[in-house]
Amino acid sequence: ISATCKASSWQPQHPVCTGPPEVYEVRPSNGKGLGVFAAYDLEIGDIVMRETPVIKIPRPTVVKKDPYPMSEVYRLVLKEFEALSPDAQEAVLSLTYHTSATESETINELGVIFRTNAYNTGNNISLLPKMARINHSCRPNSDYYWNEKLNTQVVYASRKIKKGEELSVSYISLLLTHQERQKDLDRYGFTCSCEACNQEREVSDDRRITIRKAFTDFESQLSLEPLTSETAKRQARNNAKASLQLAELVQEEGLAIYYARAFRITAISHARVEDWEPAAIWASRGYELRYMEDPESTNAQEMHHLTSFFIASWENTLRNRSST
Ligand SMILES: C[S@@+](CC[C@H](N)C(=O)[O-])C[C@H]1O[C@@H](n2cnc3c(N)ncnc32)[C@H](O)[C@@H]1O
Repeated sequence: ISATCKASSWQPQHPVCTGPPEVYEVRPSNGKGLGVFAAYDLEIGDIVMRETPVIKIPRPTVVKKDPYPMSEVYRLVLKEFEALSPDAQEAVLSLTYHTSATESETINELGVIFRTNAYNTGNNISLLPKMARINHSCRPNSDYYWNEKLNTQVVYASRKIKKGEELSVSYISLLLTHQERQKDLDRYGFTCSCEACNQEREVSDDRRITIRKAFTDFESQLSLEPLTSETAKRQARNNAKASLQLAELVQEEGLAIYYARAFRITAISHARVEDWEPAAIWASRGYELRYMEDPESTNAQEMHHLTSFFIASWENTLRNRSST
């Protein structure tokens, strides 16, 4: 306890330990309402916040013609809201919301608060009032995952973040052009002016389209079954080269949340041509990221398995080489 309290607000007159300080602070962000800012320099993988939902409802089943049955969502949200303490209700009602021009003035405030701020969490949709203050960027420096066992959303730094820098996540899929992203963001009621939307828009669009296509194209080319024909081997060698370009491209575009996915492709593409050294190095880089994201995820476990396998194959090759 004393170690924790030394680092926090230990007050000898009032011996109440408030726990370690938060690594972020909430304050106004230019043109975006409130935002969340780093209170310290953060390294990749550092946890920014862990939060348990105050309201959690089952994700609505997709019904033909009414893909998002909002009336049912509102009903469930209201039921949960009524069961909250007055403080928790106040925290929910203080959140920002956006209504579209076509929505009537009688719009249910709680419903639109939920729509503007909620996140998918496994099979549910949840309201997390602390996380709800994080603004969007199309080149975010943070990401998050849902821990079902702990009923907790975990937000972590996906890039290095300097003290004072605003923390950002993405509200939408990022492998879209500027125009496509803006269409998806319209329901939040803002025009995105993040660095990806403001600078080198065409270059960024081209990169994102190429990355999206590469992710799809590689999907069917990641089997580790032995290659039998010369054509298949030639194709695999070309793929290994192309996978290096993919890894470079996601990094050039600064899409940290896709690095691990690209590194996995690069690793497997090299393993397919038995080029074990790069296969092991890329797999290990992917594993490191997946582990930082969520050490217990199936992605992390798969990357652990691949990394061990590729390192063992690399060692084997070196052993065979030295014995001949
Ligand atoms: C989930 S809330 C984020 C926190 C919010 N800024 C607040 O004050 O509570 C989403 C809303 O924040 C604003 N917002 C988020 N990202 C933004 C951005 N990149 N540019 C401008 N406004 C943004 C929009 O009003 C959006 O509807």
